[in-house]
Amino acid sequence: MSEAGIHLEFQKRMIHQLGTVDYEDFELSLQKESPTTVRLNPFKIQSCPFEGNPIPWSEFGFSLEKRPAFTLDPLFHAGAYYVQEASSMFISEVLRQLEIPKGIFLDLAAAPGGKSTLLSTYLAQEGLLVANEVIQSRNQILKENLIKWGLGNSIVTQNDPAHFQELEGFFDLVLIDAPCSGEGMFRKDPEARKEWSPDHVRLCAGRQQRILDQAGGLVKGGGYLIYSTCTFNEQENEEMIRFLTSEFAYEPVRIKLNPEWQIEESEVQTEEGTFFGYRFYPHRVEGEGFFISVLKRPNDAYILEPRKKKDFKHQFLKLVDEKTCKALDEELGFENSQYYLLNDSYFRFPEMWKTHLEQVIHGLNIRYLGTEIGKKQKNEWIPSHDWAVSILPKNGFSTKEVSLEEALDFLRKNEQELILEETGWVLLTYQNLPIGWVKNLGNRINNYYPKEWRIRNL
Ligand SMILES: C[S@@+](CC[C@H](N)C(=O)[O-])C[C@H]1O[C@@H](n2cnc3c(N)ncnc32)[C@H](O)[C@@H]1O
Repeated sequence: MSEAGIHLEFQKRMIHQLGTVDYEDFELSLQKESPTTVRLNPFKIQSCPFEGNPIPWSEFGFSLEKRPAFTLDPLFHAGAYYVQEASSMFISEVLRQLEIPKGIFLDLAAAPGGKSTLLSTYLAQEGLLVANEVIQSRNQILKENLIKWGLGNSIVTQNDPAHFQELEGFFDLVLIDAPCSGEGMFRKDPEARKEWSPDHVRLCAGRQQRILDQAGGLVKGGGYLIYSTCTFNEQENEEMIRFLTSEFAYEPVRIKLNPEWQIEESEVQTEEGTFFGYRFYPHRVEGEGFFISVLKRPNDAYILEPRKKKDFKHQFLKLVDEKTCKALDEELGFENSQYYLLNDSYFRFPEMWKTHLEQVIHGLNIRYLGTEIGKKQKNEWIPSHDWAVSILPKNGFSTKEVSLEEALDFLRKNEQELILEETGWVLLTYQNLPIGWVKNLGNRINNYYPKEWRIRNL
């Protein structure tokens, strides 16, 4: 280990990759503080609430002058922005440059959801995202982040990549942001420095190869695969592109770079031709270490069209009939919805993706879909928190704009001292963005912020 806690073998490999002079800058950059960057949710806010500068490759990304206490900002809890390191936001540039058609996207290793919220924004009301995370605790966080983002265009699944085999040729885009040795996170995460060893790199490469083997065929003819890691070594990057192209038919995709961005292009020689990878080094860009490569499935590759099923069958989910869906849309002020019932609670899902959902649902473990609206008892809705923070209308409910202190009391689930004019359900807003429900019973106010999400000890 070096004095900075860096494995000497890693140092040797990086000097080989960067050259001695550049390596010194690289190691120095690890002693500096990580930049704080956020990506806005354009469906919730239009301008950055903090002092900062735009990220050149991301329309909604900003680098902040100082790090705010995000936990104490109600806009953070309202899903107005996502704290994401800047290199990862390059996916926005890839989508923009290639004009990737909006359709059904899969984010195979999605938690905590940085790239899923980015894809969900891009797809907006024209696409569907399947966000998958195999580890249960991380799946919860992914779900929470997508609910707060609030666009209602996602399905959250919890599956091993092997479980997707029946969906070969189904997706317009598959993002594989693979678990890796995390060399690019050495600055942010000192644990990654300690864990690094040549064996760990080998182990990660083996796992990546298995994932690619299982997921390489999921992209439909004409669709795209994006492979990314937060590590620098060739074994987990270029070697994986070589493996992928030896197993599946893919064509190279080259992304135009502005030289000022200081992103490094690498050519990946494979038996199928030259492919491209892009490296982000922390001493050159205002972000963490990152690698990304984009590949295109030939137009004549297999396409799996979803088949309309006669009957909808699922262990827990119940399909709501067409007439009731129409009536609910009318009542709620929504449009083109398909509703599903789970434990008597209604979930709103975009009707145009119904057949795709039915295709996806088989064999996969669905953890969430669309937007949970809530339960209807007699004629009264018990609205869910998910609906509150979603971008769907909340017609007919009264709203109350609250101060910072009042918003924080609400988010901490403290006793609420609000003065409310109306009884019943009231939607609290902070800077005009919904943060959740209270119910005014006249003699007291009940706080419906989800217990598990409340701000603790701050
Ligand atoms: C780099 S992280 C994903 C970060 C995420 N895409 C984001 O932008 O917020 C990789 C994810 O892969 C998951 N993972 C671990 N082993 C896996 C496996 N064998 N197959 C698929 N995913 C796995 C991890 O739990 C982790 O959440």
